Amino acid sequence: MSSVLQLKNVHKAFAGVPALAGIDASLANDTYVSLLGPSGSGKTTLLRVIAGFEQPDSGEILFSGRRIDGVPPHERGIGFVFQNFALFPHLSVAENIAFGLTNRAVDPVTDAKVVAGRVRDIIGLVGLSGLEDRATTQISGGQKQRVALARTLVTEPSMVLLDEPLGALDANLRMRMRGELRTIRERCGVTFLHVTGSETEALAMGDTVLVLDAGRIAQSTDADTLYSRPASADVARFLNCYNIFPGAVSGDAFASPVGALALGGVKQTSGNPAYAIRYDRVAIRPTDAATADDEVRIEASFVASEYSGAAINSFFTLDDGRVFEVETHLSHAAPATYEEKGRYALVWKREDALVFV
Ligand SMILES: Nc1ncnc2c1ncn2[C@@H]1O[C@H](COP(=O)(O)OP(=O)(O)OP(=O)(O)O)[C@@H](O)[C@H]1O
Repeated sequence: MSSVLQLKNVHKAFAGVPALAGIDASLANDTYVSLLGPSGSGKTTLLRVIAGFEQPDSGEILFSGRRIDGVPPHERGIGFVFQNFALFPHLSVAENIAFGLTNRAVDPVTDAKVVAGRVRDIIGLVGLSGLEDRATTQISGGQKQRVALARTLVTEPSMVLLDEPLGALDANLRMRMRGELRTIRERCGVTFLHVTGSETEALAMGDTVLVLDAGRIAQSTDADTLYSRPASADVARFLNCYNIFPGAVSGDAFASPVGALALGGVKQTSGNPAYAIRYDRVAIRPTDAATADDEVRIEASFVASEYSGAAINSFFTLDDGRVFEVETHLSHAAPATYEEKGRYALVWKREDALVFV
């Protein structure tokens, strides 16, 4: 697949402190890309550098094969959707959308009939038909989000940057808008680069997920691979679905603060040794239950459980005080009840662990 955007060794520092520390990335055409990273990892800075609101200190940015480092933002053909939507309160839905087209820096459209036709098409695309004449102060958060997107899409950008686009919406609406955004993107065939601090949002939405950590791309892959094979303990920690132990490989086991954990899973070189087991790969058993040869077993005390729809998350404390989390999908079994402070065996298959060396 050809790439729409390439970043080569892009650096950007503020007052000598690096925000982007050598970004290399290639974004495919016609795809949904999530950009995930902890607070302060450089997500907004990267978006602003791509849009042209900030100049990189060094490195190259190529858009459809053309260097755009010195090109002003409005001439880049890149749309930007802001978290707070930035709509004009004194204009109607249709007028807000038309504004983008009639005031476009390159090739503005002045023929009222053409503008009306394009606005009608884009209103249909984002699902706002019937609301054309409403003031933007009289529509819901989800509808505002759609107006903001429509105002960008009407200018026919070759790529759209979205900075935490669902951040201002409540939890229910955020879930619904995930599907809507993906559908709208598929209909218009333009690459979306969507910044989010939520691992569930990034995994649910991105055909590709870029993980940013301290100004560098820590991993760039599809959601399935990221979830099952994070490239480092830091990425695994950030995904919020792995129990992680520090330590080091010693013989045929990983020496951790809770004892020797037998090896057998995937070994990955990352420069920062750790042992990781996913929350949903762990079984909770009575302490006197048998353990098979291919299993790893530790003991812990039960603290509490938390229901989250289709799953239940149970929290344990290990003997060194560390918290260990187990996720049990309720389609697998009826929810069990555990005794507070009771001792349980936590068991997983050796091959399910990830060992970073
Ligand atoms: N204009 C600026 N002046 C000085 N420092 C800045 C500026 N913009 C960003 N930074 C710094 O650069 C780093 C990256 O910031 P950035 O806003 O890109 O992170 P982020 O991943 O988007 O964070 P968040 O998720 O909290 O919005 C941070 O340490 C931040 O303090």
